[in-house]
Amino acid sequence: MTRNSSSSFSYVVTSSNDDVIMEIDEASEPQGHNGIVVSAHVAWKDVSVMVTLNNGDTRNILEGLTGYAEPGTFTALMGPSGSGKSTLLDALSGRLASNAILSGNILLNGRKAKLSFGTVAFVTQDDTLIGTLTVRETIHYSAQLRLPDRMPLSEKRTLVESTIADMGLQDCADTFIGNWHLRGISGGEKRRVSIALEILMRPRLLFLDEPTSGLDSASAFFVTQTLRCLSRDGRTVIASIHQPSSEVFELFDRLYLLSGGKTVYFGQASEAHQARYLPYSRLSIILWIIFVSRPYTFFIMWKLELNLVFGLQFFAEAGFPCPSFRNPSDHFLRCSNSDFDKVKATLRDSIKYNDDPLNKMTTVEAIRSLVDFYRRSQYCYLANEQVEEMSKVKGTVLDSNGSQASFFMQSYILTKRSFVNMTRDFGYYWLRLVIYLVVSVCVGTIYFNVGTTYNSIQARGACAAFIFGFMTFMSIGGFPSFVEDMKVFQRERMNGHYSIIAFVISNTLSAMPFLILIATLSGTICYFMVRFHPGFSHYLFFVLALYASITTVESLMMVIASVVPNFLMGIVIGAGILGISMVVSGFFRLPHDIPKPVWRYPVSYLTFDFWAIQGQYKNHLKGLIFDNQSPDLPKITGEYALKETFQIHVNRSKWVDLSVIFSMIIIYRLIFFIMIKINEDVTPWLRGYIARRKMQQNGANQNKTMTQYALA
Ligand SMILES: Nc1ncnc2c1ncn2[C@@H]1O[C@H](COP(=O)(O)OP(=O)(O)OP(=O)(O)O)[C@@H](O)[C@H]1O
Repeated sequence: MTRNSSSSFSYVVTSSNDDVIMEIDEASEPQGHNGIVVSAHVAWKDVSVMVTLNNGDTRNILEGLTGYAEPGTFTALMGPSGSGKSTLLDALSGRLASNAILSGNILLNGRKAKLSFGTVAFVTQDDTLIGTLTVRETIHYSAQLRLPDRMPLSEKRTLVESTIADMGLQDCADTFIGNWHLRGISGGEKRRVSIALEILMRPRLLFLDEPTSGLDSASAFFVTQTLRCLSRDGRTVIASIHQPSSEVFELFDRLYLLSGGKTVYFGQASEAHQARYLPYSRLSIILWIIFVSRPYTFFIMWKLELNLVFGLQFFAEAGFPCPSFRNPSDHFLRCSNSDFDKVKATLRDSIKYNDDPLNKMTTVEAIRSLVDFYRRSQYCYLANEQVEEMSKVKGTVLDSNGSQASFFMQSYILTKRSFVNMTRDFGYYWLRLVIYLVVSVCVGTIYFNVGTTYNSIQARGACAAFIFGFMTFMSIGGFPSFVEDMKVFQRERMNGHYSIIAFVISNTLSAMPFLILIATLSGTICYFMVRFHPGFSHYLFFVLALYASITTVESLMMVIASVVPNFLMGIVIGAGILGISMVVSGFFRLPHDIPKPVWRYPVSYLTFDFWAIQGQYKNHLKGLIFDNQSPDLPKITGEYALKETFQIHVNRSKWVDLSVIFSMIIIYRLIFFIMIKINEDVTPWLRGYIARRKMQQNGANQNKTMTQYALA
């Protein structure tokens, strides 16, 4: 790319042999953060995707696709369900599943692209947003998470407001996104918020997976129109769209039509059908005039694929003209969706055999004919030519679309956002606090003023076991909210919004005030109603141990959420682990009676309940004197009861027991971090390796069978 010396406002893009490929007006070319003019020219050549299925078989999802997308254009990927639209988007944006193997070339500004976290903006099909934040807050937090720290707050605010205006969200800017107990914005507005979050950093390349799914036709039109406007700003926008209305279809610049992973059509969207409105004779006269008077203009038109030159439109040319009064997108999908054969079979009596050729052949035949026709057509030839040209132009390497904020800023903003969410979401902690208080009052009244009678020794043990076993168990109730948090985390992480450590720290810090509140209030009620042991240090120990135990359960549930992000399975697994932890805690079976292999060593020592109960018994009994079974018998010391009744290790300080629980919190948080890292880095690599091995094995087996067959 060279700067044109005659004009400071234009670039001349040249190929390696110095042919002029295109001129770019600088005013329309976007500026990157570093001031360098950047734009995204994406080209893909012979892209195929093969997946390994669970049974070891392989399947081709995409076969030899070639196409391109340029700045300032809006490319729509269309095709029937299962045709490979999402897979193509994933392949282009570097998000393919780990069992998928990509072959072919993907070029970004003429260079082989290795797109990973945060390089491109990707709007997924689901709107994973935090329901308790308003639209403005959602965008504002995202801006603070990603924009550089040195950027003044006023500028960040201006950017947020302009993004809100770009997406037409002004009217609902202060409305909550909405969740199960908060009435929120509409589905169309949610889609626009999701898009707003990705265009906030002004990405040059924007991928959207079905941005209009689930929207009514008016909302779909407005969302698509917004995308078209965004592209007009010099961005490259590629979106998969399911079944657009004719109004929405008119907004596409280029159409990539897929069926069964193969290209049915790629070219100007209008060309797929529009020329039918233009009489051939009149068009050819116009073109002859252009050709004779301005051969250069004619050549440019041809280069720019204005195929009106030939007055032919693809589907008509291929023998499947779009009938009058049929929505073009309906027609394309009708031609490329083999499921219509089943529809036809069902409706065979009512189908009128009119001129529509689709009624005279199966859709499978139509698809085959269209795919073959496209391969031999000038559209395919021009697409290949253009991709070839684009691969020769080595443009600017695209800036990462990820966060430019410092680690401390990310941690601070995430903590603040998470705290606001926890405060506003009644189901996150408030509901649990109410239940904890109610249960604490119940425990307090049942064990009220437990005293120092002989029977109180057992009662104290049972009460502590209940509080630290069953009450802490209630913390698994926070799992659903945490699963929702994880969904937001995964979306933001895939787009490179912040680091994993920032997320883990923020989650720990934001939850802390609520857990302290729950532990202090319910601990105080229980402690003073039951009257466990006089003395502030005993009370403090009890509350600290309760806090540590609840936090451990939370941390354990976080680990489970990182492995099993399914709400129901997570709760069941969490309940199972806590159940086992309770039964080996030393209350239901005394420590020395627990079977030594496995259950005592190591399982009981790995559970927090064991350490919590050891500490609590010491806290509630040590230093007290208890009545014996009859007044004649000598009094029982707390130490004696601990050793003989509960088989407790009295020489170890209760503070050591407490510190083991605190260290478990740290260990679980570390495991949580490692699990996310493994999910991100190791699992895809491992699954990819297994997929490749299976593929190689399949190939070897096939070769062996073929050789045996040949020898026979
Ligand atoms: N990782 C994968 N493993 C196995 N099969 C896959 C994988 N990814 C996609 N597929 C299969 O490939 C086909 C194409 O899927 P894809 O999601 O790309 O289609 P689509 O055109 O986006 O469909 P829809 O419009 O319904 O979202 C489907 O049959 C899907 O089941």
